[in-house]
This record gives sequence, structure tokens and C-alpha cells, in this order.
Amino acid sequence: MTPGLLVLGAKNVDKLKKFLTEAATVTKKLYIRFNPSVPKTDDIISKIYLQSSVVCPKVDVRILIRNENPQDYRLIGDEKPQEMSGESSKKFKKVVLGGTFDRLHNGHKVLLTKAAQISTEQVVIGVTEKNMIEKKSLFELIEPVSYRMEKVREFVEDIGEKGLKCLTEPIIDPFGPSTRIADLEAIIVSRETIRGADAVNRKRIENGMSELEVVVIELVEMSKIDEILNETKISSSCRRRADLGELLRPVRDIPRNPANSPYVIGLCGGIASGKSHIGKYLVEKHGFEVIDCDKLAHTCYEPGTPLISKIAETFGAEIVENGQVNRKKLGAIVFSDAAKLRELSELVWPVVREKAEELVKKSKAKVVVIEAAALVEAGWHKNLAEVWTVFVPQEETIQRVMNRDKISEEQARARMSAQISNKERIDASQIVFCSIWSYETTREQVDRAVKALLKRI
Ligand SMILES: CC(C)(COP(=O)(O)OP(=O)(O)OC[C@H]1O[C@@H](n2cnc3c(N)ncnc32)[C@H](O)[C@@H]1O)[C@@H](O)C(=O)NCCC(=O)NCCS
Ligand SMILES: Nc1ncnc2c1ncn2[C@@H]1O[C@H](COP(=O)(O)OP(=O)(O)OP(=O)(O)O)[C@@H](O)[C@H]1O
Repeated sequence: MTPGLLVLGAKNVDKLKKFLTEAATVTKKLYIRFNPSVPKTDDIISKIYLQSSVVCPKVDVRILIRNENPQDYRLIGDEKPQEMSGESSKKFKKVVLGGTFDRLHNGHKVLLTKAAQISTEQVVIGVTEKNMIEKKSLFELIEPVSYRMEKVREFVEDIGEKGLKCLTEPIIDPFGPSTRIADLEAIIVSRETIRGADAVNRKRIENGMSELEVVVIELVEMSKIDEILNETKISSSCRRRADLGELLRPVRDIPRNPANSPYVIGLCGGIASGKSHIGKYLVEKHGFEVIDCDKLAHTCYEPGTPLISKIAETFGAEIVENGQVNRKKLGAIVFSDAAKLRELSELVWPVVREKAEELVKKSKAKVVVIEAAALVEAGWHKNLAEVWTVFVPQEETIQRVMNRDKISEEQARARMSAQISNKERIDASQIVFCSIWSYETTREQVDRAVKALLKRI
């Protein structure tokens, strides 16, 4: 789709809202450039990005620092671009800044725009990863660091003067390149990260390097408060939360045979993540059929079946009492040992899967949900059009398991560690829910997912 170009001159600067609204109907990317009559102040840049978040949140708005127009564009509004004289605010050869930059938003863009505006040669950006992101809310949904680095680089070089280079690198402490590269001249931060800049300068002085000029931008804040996060700031956490219950990646094309047979989705999640709660809700509220593979697995332990003898061979004859598997004894062996759990799964899964597939064939429901904790471990997700995963942060899992199963923290941790991580499940899923907040919030996420699902099938 051709990007839009909005030229802000004295005539149309007051009609910004109208033009942003219009842009949202015709393009996904909007460049904005200024004519000489409108000064490119911090205030106006912030105002444009803030209004864009309200009026056209889905449009990738980019205020141009460079004078050249995009190669191809569709003019929004009737003002034509005029030649600009060189910018007076350029002062520094090399500037530095840092951040996580997940789901690059308009607050980040204000910071990056400042960087492109005041540097003549190079913008160096440290992008957080690993320990630097693991305490953030819904960190499991943070985009891969390589993707975030590429997004910020591309943005800065796209809006900046020709020849401006942006170098990015992953950081695992709050300093990164800022205390390593001697000839940096300025650091750009927002009001909330000034203290980080002060720490950088203290360390540079300790290391015998020059002090950086600290350039501060104001926070871009919405008028509406996010009640769960209790903040007004445009933030990545808020965007991650908005993605719960939304389609995160394309569904697989799994042909249905016959065509009117049920649409089958997987529902998985770690121990005590809220799978059963969601499964029950999908049955009661939305009329889906849910096949609980945990329950189905119990019916596989029928006396005299080949599975029973295989279990006795693998885990010891004492696990089988009077021809029946003692599930408590078996649980004690497998729940805290990932390798044993895998061995058991490999024995039981094919049997469960066969039974589940028979149930799907018989079902009259429009949508059948395969609820299975170990769906991804078993590789079953690859044969399903889509997988929905529910998760809670690890510490919440520990609390839930201790309370529910009346076991010690150590036992709860062992059970959790025997499973794959939330992140691994999430990366294999099309839709993700988080059940850390109220039941109502969980259900809202599910309702959003169901609504979109019913539209696409
Ligand atoms: C430790 C750091 C890098 C971690 O980044 P953080 O996880 O907070 O990144 P995040 O993606 O949330 O934000 C990135 C930057 O954008 C700013 N920002 C975020 N939201 C907004 C907003 N709505 N409006 C304006 N600015 C915003 C942040 O204040 C931050 O400066 C950072 O917080 C920090 O302390 N920076 C100062 C020191 C520094 O830059 N060090 C590294 C240099 S390589
Ligand atoms: N907002 C919420 N949404 C869903 N479950 C929640 C929520 N808050 C707390 N819980 C609790 O989490 C616990 C686990 O829920 P549930 O039994 O549905 O999980 P599960 O994933 O099916 O667990 P398992 O597979 O270990 O049996 C329950 O005690 C439930 O009450």
C-alpha cells in the first residue's frame, strides 16, 4: 500500500485531526513533514504522535527529519512540500539511547525522532534482552531482540538525514555501549529514565570518559488511565495486554475432511494456568465441545491393555496393582522429572490422540477444543489449525500449585520445571491468554478470541 505524505504548513497545522483520520482510511504508513512556516518543536512532535495514538492507532506515523520525500507517496491534504533550510538543532556527532522497544509505539518514536534530529553521524541504541526484560509484565510476549533491533534501526534511518547511521546492539545491563564508546556526545532519555542517564555519566567519569549531555523528552501520555497498569503513559506493557486474545500469528491451513466436520483447536497451558476454567467457559458460554485429554488419558489405563504392560516395564512392576495403574505412585515419579514425564507422555500420547480423534469425528459441534497440557511437547499442535495457550507468571504458578495441591514450594517448583516454559508454548501458539487478573478479565480475553474465530471459520 502506498504510504501517505502529510505536509504541515501554516494552512493545515490546525486540521491535524482531520488529516490523521483521513490517512487512516487510505494508508497504513503516514509520513509527516513540515514546511518552513511550522517550527519542528518538541511540543508539536509530541502532539502529533499523541494524536496519532488516539485518532489512527493502526497507522505507522513517521515524522520526517530529512528533507527528501518518500520515493512513492499519496498526498494527504492539499499543502505541497517546500524546501527547508538545514536544521539548526543538530549538535552532536554521535548520540546514544537505550530501551526495550517492544511493539514500537509513538512514545518510543518521540525519543527516536529526537535522536535523529540532533545527531549528524550516528545513533547508537542498546536494546534490552534476557535478564533486562524478565521482570516486565507479560515479558513472554516481548518480540525477539533481533526483530526489535531491526525495527528501531529501520525507523531512525528512514526518518533521519541521508547518511545518518543507526547502530543497535543487545544489552544485558542498563549501560551497554553508553559506557564503552568513548566518543559519544549525548544521551537521550525521557522524564522517567533520567536517573539511568545520570548513572551512565557517573560510570563514564569513573572510566575516564567525557560526560554526556543529557537530552530529555517529555512522556507521551494518553488522557485515559489503564486501570490494570494504573498508568496513562503509552506503553509496551499495555500493548502486550491488548494482544491477549488476539491472533498473534496466522492459523495453519489444515483441510477439514469432510468439509463440514468440526473446526479443531488446541488449548494448552502449564500446570494450574487456568485451562479447565477456560475449557468450561468455552462449553457453557460458547457451545464448543471440549475434549479433556487429561481425563481421556485416565481412561487409557484399562486393565489388560498393552499400555499397562509398557508402563510396568518402563516405571517398575510396583506401579501396577491388581492390573491397574496406581496414578498417585506414577505421578510421584513423573511430575518432578522432565525425562520421566517425557517417557510417559510418549507411551500415553498416541493412545490419547487416537481416542480424541474418534471423539472429534463423532462430534456435532461447530468447534472442538482439544484441551491438553502437553499439546506442544507432543507435537500435536503442528496438526491443528490453531493453538490457544493460557499462562501465568512462574511465581503465580508456584502459589497456585502450593495452595491447590497442598504441597511445598520446592515440590511446586519441581513440578513446574518438569514442563516446558511458558515462552515455548506461547511461541507455538496463535492465541494467548493470561489468567493472572480476575476471572472476568480472563473471560474477556476468551470472548475476543471466540468472536474473531467465528468470523474466520
Ligand atoms: C534501562 C533502560 C535502557 C531500559 O529500557 P526500558 O525497558 O525502560 O525501555 P522501553 O522500551 O520501555 O522505553 C525505551 C525508552 O522510551 C521511553 N518511553 C517509553 N514510553 C514512552 C512514552 N510514552 N513517552 C515517551 N518516552 C517513552 C522510555 O522512558 C525509555 O527511555 C532504560 O529504561 C534506561 O534507564 N535508559 C537510560 C539509560 C540508558 O539509556 N542506558 C542504555 C544506553 S545503551
Ligand atoms: N483469572 C483466573 N482465570 C483462571 N483461573 C484462575 C484465575 N484466577 C485464579 N485461577 C485459579 O487457577 C487455578 C488453576 O485453574 P485450572 O484448574 O483451570 O487450571 P488448569 O490449567 O486446568 O490446571 P491443571 O492442568 O494443573 O489441572 C484454579 O485454582 C483457579 O481458581
